[in-house]
Amino acid sequence: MTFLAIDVGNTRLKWALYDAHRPGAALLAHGAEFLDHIDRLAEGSWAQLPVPTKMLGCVVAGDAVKRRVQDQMELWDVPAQWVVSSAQEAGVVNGYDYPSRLGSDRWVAMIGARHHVLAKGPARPIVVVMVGTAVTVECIDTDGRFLGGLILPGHGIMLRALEAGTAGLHVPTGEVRLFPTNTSDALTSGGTYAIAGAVERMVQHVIAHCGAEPACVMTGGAGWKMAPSMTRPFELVDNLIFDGLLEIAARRFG
Ligand SMILES: Nc1ncnc2c1ncn2[C@@H]1O[C@H](COP(=O)(O)OP(=O)(O)OP(=O)(O)O)[C@@H](O)[C@H]1O
Ligand SMILES: CC(C)(CO)[C@@H](O)C(=O)NCCC(=O)O
Ligand SMILES: [K+]
Repeated sequence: MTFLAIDVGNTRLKWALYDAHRPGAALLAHGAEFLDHIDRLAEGSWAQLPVPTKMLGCVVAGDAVKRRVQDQMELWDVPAQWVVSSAQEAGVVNGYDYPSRLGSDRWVAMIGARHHVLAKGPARPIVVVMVGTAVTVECIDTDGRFLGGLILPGHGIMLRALEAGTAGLHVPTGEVRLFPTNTSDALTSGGTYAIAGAVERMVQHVIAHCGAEPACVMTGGAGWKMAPSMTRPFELVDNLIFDGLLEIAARRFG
C-alpha cells in the first residue's frame, strides 16, 4: 500500500510517497519541481518510483496545471483525486463565506495543523502560518472551526513589487536588521517584519476572541527564514499539507 501526496503550489509542485495512507506513515521518497518543469516528472523523478496505490493532492495552480500533472500520472494506474475545500472535513469546520473558494492548500494545511496539535495535547486555538509564494495566516478555534485568515504577498513578491513599482530600487538580498542602514537590509527587513507583524496581529485577535493562547505553527519552504523574526514561539512543521493529505486519505480510503 503506497500513497502519493501532491501539493501543486503557485510556483512549485511538491510530492511525497508514503508506505501507507495514514498519519505517521513512513516517507519513501519526495521531491519538488517548478511548475515549468512538471512535464518531465514521468520520465524523471517518478520513473523509478514504487507504484503508488492511492493518490491525493491539492492544487491552487489552476485546471491547466492540474491536467499536466494528471498526464504525468498516466505512468501508473492510480486515479488522481484532488481535495476541494468543503464545509467540513477531518474534524475541521470551514467558516469561509463560500467554503469551496478557500484555497485547498490552506484547507489541507489547517487539517494537518489541527491534528498535529491534538496529537500533542488538549484542543486549543491555532494560528497556522504558511510561508511560500504567498503567505497565509489562519485561525482555528478550540472546537476546530476555521474562523478566518489573512493572505499576504510572500517575501519574494513584496520585493519584486517594490523593484517594479519604484524608480530607483534594486533588490540584492540583505539581512534582517532591527535598524537597517542600507537599502538591501531595509528591503529584506521590511518584508520580513511585514509578515511577522501581520502574524502578531492575528495572534492578538485570536487571544482576544478565544480567550486562550493559541498554538502557533508555521510551515512552507521559507518558514525557517521567518522563524527567528517572529514575536512569539512558533513550531516549525516540515509540511503541514502532506500531514493534512495523510489525515484526509486515512478517512477517505479507510
Ligand atoms: N527571507 C525570507 N523570508 C520570508 N520569505 C522568504 C524569504 N526568502 C524567500 N521567501 C519566500 O519563500 C518562497 C519560497 O518558499 P516555498 O519554497 O515554500 O515556495 P514555493 O514552493 O515556491 O511556493 P508554492 O508552494 O506557492 O509553490 C519565495 O517565493 C519567497 O516569497
Ligand atoms: C492564497 C493562496 C494563493 C495561497 O497559496 C491560495 O490558497 C489561493 O489561491 N486561494 C484562493 C483564495 C482564497 O483562499 O480565498
Ligand atoms: K502554496
